[in-house]
Amino acid sequence: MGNSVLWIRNDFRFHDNTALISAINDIKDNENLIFIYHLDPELIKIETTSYAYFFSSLNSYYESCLKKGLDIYFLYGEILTCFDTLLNEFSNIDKIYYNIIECGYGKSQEQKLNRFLKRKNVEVFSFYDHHLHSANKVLKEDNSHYKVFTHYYNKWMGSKKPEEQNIDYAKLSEIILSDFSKKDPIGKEKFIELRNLLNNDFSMFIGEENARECLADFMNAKLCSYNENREYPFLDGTSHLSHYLTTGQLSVREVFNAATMMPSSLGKEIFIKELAWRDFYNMIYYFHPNQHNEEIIEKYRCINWEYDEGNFIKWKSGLTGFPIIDAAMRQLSEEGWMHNRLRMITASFLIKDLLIDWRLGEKYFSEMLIDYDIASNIGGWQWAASVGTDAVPYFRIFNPITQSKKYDPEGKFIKRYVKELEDIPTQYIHEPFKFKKQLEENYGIDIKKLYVSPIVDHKTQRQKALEMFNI
Ligand SMILES: Cc1cc2nc3c(=O)[nH]c(=O)nc-3n(C[C@H](O)[C@H](O)[C@H](O)COP(=O)(O)OP(=O)(O)OC[C@H]3O[C@@H](n4cnc5c(N)ncnc54)[C@H](O)[C@@H]3O)c2cc1C
Repeated sequence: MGNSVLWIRNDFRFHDNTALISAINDIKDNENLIFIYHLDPELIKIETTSYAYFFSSLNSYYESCLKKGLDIYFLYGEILTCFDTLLNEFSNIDKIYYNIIECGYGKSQEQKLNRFLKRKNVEVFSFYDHHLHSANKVLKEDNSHYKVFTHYYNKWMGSKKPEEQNIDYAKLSEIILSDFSKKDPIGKEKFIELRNLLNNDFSMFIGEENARECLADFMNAKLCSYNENREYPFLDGTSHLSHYLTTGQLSVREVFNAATMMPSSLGKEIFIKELAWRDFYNMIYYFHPNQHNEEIIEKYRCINWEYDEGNFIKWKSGLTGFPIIDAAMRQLSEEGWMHNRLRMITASFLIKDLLIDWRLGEKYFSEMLIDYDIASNIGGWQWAASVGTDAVPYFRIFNPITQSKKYDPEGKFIKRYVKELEDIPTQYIHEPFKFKKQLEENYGIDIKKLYVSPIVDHKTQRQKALEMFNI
């Protein structure tokens, strides 16, 4: 009689979890399934918002397991040492199930582990689960990968999507092995230690139930107007599903199916296209594994970036003197989330106004975003820097004032996060320093006492950026 292991990764859910459901279906009478989670010291950064959210999602999953009478066996340390210990602790393990991470560190750990398990005669069952289409699935006729999103999207739309699968809870509770009382407690101790260090409260945005509620709310109340509202940060027009998707608290197939079942609308069409962007960036990262430190477009690999530490700190703290940038950066530090339009504007500002290397911005977002996903984040940053794939139009420099007027015309979003500008009349909200005389004479407001002056002049910096990129 053998035991099987389910290696939990970024897939903190029961419903439509491909590896879990396959393990349950395969298991024979008298066999057990052991849930394990590997706490990797390389990845633990509890002080960052992104990891704190990820860890809280793990903790929430652990608690929902306990409610179902299931326990998780935690491993802590270098991956092969951990799995070696696991195989010694439970001598009859002969199968392991997990969902694949296609890129980056997750992929390299997986490859290392697979070689080790082969030597130990443990059979590996791994599954594509995290995306609607895995990186190798949507390719050109000659099997090369797409570089332009529109062409990728057309093929993606025409490709059959995988089915959503239900879990057999009755069978799960029969086969799960939960008595770890006599086993090495080091992993569990580490898990509890980390849990005690958590000081963020994400309880409203965590767990399969909240995720499903958020999905239903979006489908019923926002999908049909998504095309109109999604660009405006002052409206609550987008799904807020990204953090559930990156941590696997919600299956992307469930999201896709929920959307396809809704009546036809432009909102539905555009929303589904956004899910294709998620797959697209995963595919791009897969084919460009050095993308985290190397520009896809070769001629931009030697740019002479400027670095002004003071300006970088002001950008991070929301103290640039550009109200829309400051509001967005404060939203990020307060909530760990930022609207997509604002991610584009703040990224462009860091790169093309402050002339700071996009990698520094990418790193900052990676620490701050609760929905941090390496492929989408690098994809977004390289797009904003015009150094990645699909840079259309070819070289874009956002004007923060024009963007502010267009996407937050009445300054509602700005006033929500930049409290010191609450009383500034709408017509001056986008660039209050330009109107300091009018503010003083007509309203008795001394803007210099209220708010910081702009740290750069956009027109001058725009010219410098063009020169820096040799355009
Ligand atoms: C500089 C920059 C950095 C970004 N970093 C991340 C990141 O780390 N993690 C992340 O999930 N998204 C990232 N994005 C993409 C996008 O901003 C977020 O997915 C979106 O804002 C999440 O909010 P939502 O769930 O309400 O999105 P919605 O508008 O409701 O979109 C639905 C889903 O589609 C996917 N999606 C939407 N837009 C994109 C996109 N441009 N690229 C990839 N997937 C997309 C997300 O999974 C999202 O949940 C980044 C974009 C930029 C410009």
